[in-house]
Amino acid sequence: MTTAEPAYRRSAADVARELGVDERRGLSWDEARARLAREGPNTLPAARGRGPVVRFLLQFNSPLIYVLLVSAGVTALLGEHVDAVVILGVVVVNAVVGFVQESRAEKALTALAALTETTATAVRDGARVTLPAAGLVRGDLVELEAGGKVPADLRLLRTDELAVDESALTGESVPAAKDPAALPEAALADRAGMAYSGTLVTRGRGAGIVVATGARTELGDIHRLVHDTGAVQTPLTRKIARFGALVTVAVLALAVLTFAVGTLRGRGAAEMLTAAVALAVGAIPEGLPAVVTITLALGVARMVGRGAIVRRLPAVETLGGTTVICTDKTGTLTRNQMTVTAVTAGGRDYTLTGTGYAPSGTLERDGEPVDLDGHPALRETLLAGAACNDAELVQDGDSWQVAGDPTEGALLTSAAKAGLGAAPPRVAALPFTSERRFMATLHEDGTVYAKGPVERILELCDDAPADVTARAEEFGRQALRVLAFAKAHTGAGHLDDLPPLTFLGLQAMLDPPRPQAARAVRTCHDAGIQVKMITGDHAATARAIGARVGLGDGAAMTGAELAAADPGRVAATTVFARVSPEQKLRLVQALQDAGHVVAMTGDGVNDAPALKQADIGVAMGRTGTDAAKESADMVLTDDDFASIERAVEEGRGVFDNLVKFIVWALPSNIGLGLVLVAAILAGTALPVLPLQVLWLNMTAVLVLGLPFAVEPKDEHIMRRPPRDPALPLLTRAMTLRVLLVSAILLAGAFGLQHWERAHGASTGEAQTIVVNVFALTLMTYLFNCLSLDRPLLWRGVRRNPWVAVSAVALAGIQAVYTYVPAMNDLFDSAPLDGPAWLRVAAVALVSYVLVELLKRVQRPR
Ligand SMILES: Nc1ncnc2c1ncn2[C@@H]1O[C@H](COP(=O)(O)OP(=O)(O)OP(=O)(O)O)[C@@H](O)[C@H]1O
Repeated sequence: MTTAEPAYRRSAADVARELGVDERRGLSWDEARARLAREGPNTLPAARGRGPVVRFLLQFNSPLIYVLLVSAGVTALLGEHVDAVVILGVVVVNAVVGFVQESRAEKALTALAALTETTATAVRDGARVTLPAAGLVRGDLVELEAGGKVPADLRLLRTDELAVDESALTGESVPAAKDPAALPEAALADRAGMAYSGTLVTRGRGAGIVVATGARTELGDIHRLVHDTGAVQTPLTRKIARFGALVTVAVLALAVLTFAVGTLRGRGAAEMLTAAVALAVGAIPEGLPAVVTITLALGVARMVGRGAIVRRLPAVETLGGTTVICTDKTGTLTRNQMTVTAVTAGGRDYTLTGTGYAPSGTLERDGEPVDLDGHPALRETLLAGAACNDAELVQDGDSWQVAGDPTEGALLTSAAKAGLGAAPPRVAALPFTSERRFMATLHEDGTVYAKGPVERILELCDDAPADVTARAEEFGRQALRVLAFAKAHTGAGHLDDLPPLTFLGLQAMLDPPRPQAARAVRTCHDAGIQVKMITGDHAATARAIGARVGLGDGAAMTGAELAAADPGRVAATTVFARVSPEQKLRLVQALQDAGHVVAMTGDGVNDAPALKQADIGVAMGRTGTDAAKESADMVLTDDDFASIERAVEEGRGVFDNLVKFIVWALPSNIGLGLVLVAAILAGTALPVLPLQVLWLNMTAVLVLGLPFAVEPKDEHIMRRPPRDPALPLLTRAMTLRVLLVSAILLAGAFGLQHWERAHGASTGEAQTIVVNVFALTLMTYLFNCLSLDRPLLWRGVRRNPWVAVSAVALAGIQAVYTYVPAMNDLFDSAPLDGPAWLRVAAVALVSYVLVELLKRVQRPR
């Protein structure tokens, strides 16, 4: 803007004039396009990403690399120049691999951010359009609605009970009421006439002119101040990084100790330095942090393909531990495709044929078509449904869709099936909200139509037929959603005081369960996860739908009862009806108090607190408001309950695979450390040299570790109870297994090298045997690790053939290592004879059998 005066100090009319925009028609498309080209898109500059060079250099910023660099230096000092060069080569390869993998993970996450981008409603050339918020330009006329995100900085023109949550900007958690005094002509003293980009509309409506976009918004200012802290960190990765750092320090201390003890015992300083380097290189689990981050990020990428966008990486970990899923009914368990099938009016029952929103079908009574002329109460009931309505039916070829609320769409269809024309033009309306719980409209002829849940409409009526409630209950038991209708006359010209209403009738509509819902509920039950349905609908309807999707037919608890109920009863109930968003929050807390890990779905503005409170807040991608999505950990792209179940499954899979990898990888580190320490304490020659350890890390660990990246989920992953989040990453059972294999490696490698030496083997041969004991044992142990709790040899290989490929590849690589003369020169390896191989293979097989036996003992009965 050319003037220094902030927009709110000038009248909205002035702002509009200056930005060349018509307050009613908005900008023209041509002008908007020209401005977009000139000013750029309404987006914040991408999180100031580090350049590739910096990111590559950062790969060297890890304890392992320090150790390797020091090792290279030491080796060079000892005159082993070839070794030093090889170590440096390894460092570079390691950095390249890390760089590539990190880039992949980050790319997957950036793609996610794009998926959750917001849209805005603008007026251009006099027509309302929905467009990506990025396409807004200064001067655009933008409309705001409860639940939406303010897409740019706006000078407000009109407001209607508008309140905005500005906590994203100001930290102030109480929503700010917006009131430009309804005077677009007036300049304002404060910011009440502005709505700022990135804040959330919590109530009401409004319209305003865009005065700043992208980086020039207030949010853009803040954005510049906040440093981006390289996103991909979760409690789990932090825990692992801490664990890694601890191990590194411990290993380094051990290395120093080894060196000291060895030299004190009179062994050469050079040899002991070599031992210390081998120990440091071998015993530090260097790959771990990277594997964890990448596994999580790839898991997230996979979930997108299955209908769930995870907004926060830690959610992947929590998902696997979910013990209760609280889900909405409408749209999540059901299709949210409403069809009115029954109408009750004037004490008579009618049925409607036809499905979907197409206005083809007939109105019948006792199987006979009905003419509206003889049924005035029916006519009024259907007319009320069409008049008290904000939805629109749109025909797209043969198919009919609703623009707006499906419940209201169904009412338009039922009126159209009866051949009803339009209601008199509307002059005022009270929209349906979860607080008001009914909707009313006032029309030009003074008629007031109202609709809402039966008990709420009855509250507003003078009198009503005695059997209405019973009738509604009956519809409910048939899984139908029931709406009641009423009317009145007023001369007031507004709806500020609603006159007493006259009851008209009921319309009952069917919303069939989603095809996958029952299966997904069953899967959750098998997986030890409770499923609870939380709905605003009537208890009878809720129970009937609940029974259809497999939630049992126990009593439903209403939101009102919820407050007084003790936590035990709450935990035992599966269907909650007539629940308000505030009560949802209390439900989450009650379940958490009972020790549950709670996933909760929501779509409205008022659901945001419950979504935040839940361990996993799940927002609806299609019908959800921006407010709900912002508060959620996960967004469903298809609003389908089955996607939640699949996400939980995926979360469990990711976690499982991490545990598998860690359980598989740790013994080689511990084993190598133990073998070296044992050799020094026993005063024997070094069983492995640093370069040989590096070889193991670069080949065996890498080649055999790869299949974990494509390891499928266990088939029975959803047939076991949820993981207790309080448990450590490695349970006692897993730790025991890691220690067993470490001990086998120690005994096998150390024992065998002793035996070989005693039987005349050279140092080189003995060392080659040690390397091969590690390589082959890691190979058989890989087969053990295909399942954490059951024997899975052939089936495991069939599920993940890469395991076999890796095993064969490793055998080839070890043959090269052992027999190719150049390798013998480089690594001091030596060819082995048949019997030596048999001894090595024996260790690997014994290890396999012992681990399977341990698995069996550990398996819960
Ligand atoms: N547009 C509307 N106008 C008037 N009454 C409505 C409207 N939509 C729903 N109702 C009534 O309010 C009740 C609760 O509806 P609400 O929208 O709160 O449930 P819901 O949120 O769709 O259900 P769920 O929580 O399962 O998604 C319904 O049973 C119906 O009687």
